[in-house]
Amino acid sequence: MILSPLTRMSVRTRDLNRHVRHVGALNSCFDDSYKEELILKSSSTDIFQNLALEDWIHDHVDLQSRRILFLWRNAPVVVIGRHQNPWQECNLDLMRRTGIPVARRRSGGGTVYHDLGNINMTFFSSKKKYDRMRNLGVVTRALKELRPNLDVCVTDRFDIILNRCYKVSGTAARLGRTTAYHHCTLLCSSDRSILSSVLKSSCTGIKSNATPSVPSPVANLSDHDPTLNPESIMDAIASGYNKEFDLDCPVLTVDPGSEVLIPGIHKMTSDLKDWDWVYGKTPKFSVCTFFMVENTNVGLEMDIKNGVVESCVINVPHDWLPADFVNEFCSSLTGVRFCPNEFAVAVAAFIRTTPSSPKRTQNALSLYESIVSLM
Ligand SMILES: Nc1ncnc2c1ncn2[C@@H]1O[C@H](COP(=O)(O)OC(=O)CCCC[C@@H]2CCSS2)[C@@H](O)[C@H]1O
Repeated sequence: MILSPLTRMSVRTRDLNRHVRHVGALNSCFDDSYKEELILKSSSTDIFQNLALEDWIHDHVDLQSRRILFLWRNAPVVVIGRHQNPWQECNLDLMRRTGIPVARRRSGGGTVYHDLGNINMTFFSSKKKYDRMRNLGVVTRALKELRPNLDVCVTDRFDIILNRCYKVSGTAARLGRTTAYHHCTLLCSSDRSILSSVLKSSCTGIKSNATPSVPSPVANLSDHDPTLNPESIMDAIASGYNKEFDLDCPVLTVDPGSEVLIPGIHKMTSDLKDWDWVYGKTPKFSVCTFFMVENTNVGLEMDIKNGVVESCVINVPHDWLPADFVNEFCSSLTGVRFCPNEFAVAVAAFIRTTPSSPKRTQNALSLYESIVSLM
């Protein structure tokens, strides 16, 4: 198509105006007066900041007559659902050793692993317009546009599967009174061996009513085509979103660490990092297990409420540790958070204050080490 100089100029002016409008939008996109649809991409790979921005948009932005798509990725992290038990869902011991944190999101559902090879998408809308199938259709069509031979489809539990059996996307949602968000993952090039090793619990004998995850065989989209990468997939999803909802939004980069742009975000971020949220929100559970300590059979029964030991019973042969000593040991653990650091402090205090022989002290320490390996 050949454009006249006048038309070329007006196209340029239009683009410039659009650009200015969108730079303005970035500064004011969360103002009450700004009512347009948005596609946002996070500049942060911090799970807590990104989850906080989701919550902030959900709580503060009027979504009655506008949609927002938020695209984000995270450094390695395990993300559990609102009503889950981290001790039951992941290998916390391995995660501590490798520096992989656990985060609890506000939506329900199961546990997933994120790293930079995994894309997350959050589709915000009014509750009336909330439509997971439509959103996932945007994702599968965008992928097929990129690679027409890709065999991806959506299951009745809103997973996206590759080649009819490998999960590449999991979905969860948060429904408010009038607004909602649907968010999902997309595995492009994640580390699958880390994914499977961190999603194996190191704690045996947990009894709880917490939501269990539904494990599936997983794949990366890059298994189909190694040239597929998260950046090009995010671009394709943004275009597909514009097409589906008849929009013309550019992708705006947003910094969820900016208190100026997003007042109150720092507090929301630190609330999500708080032990009382990540671990303390775990539905009440018990640990009922047997293990060997230095050729001695040990039985352990603990009730844990809000992440804190509510009761503790340990059964060991009396010639290995006398009953009153074990009872004292159990009392010292009651009221303590079910985590290695707090157990260490409690057991150190117990040993300091309880008269005992070196052998008993040694056995109490071995007991402590075995219990901590369950956490
Ligand atoms: N990143 C990722 N993507 C897809 N599937 C995964 C992933 N990590 C693990 N899994 C597999 O899903 C099951 C759990 O499936 P399940 O169906 O139990 O849970 C989910 O899918 C939850 C999805 C949450 C999406 C949110 C979006 C933004 S923050 S997290 C797990 O045991 C693995 O087999």
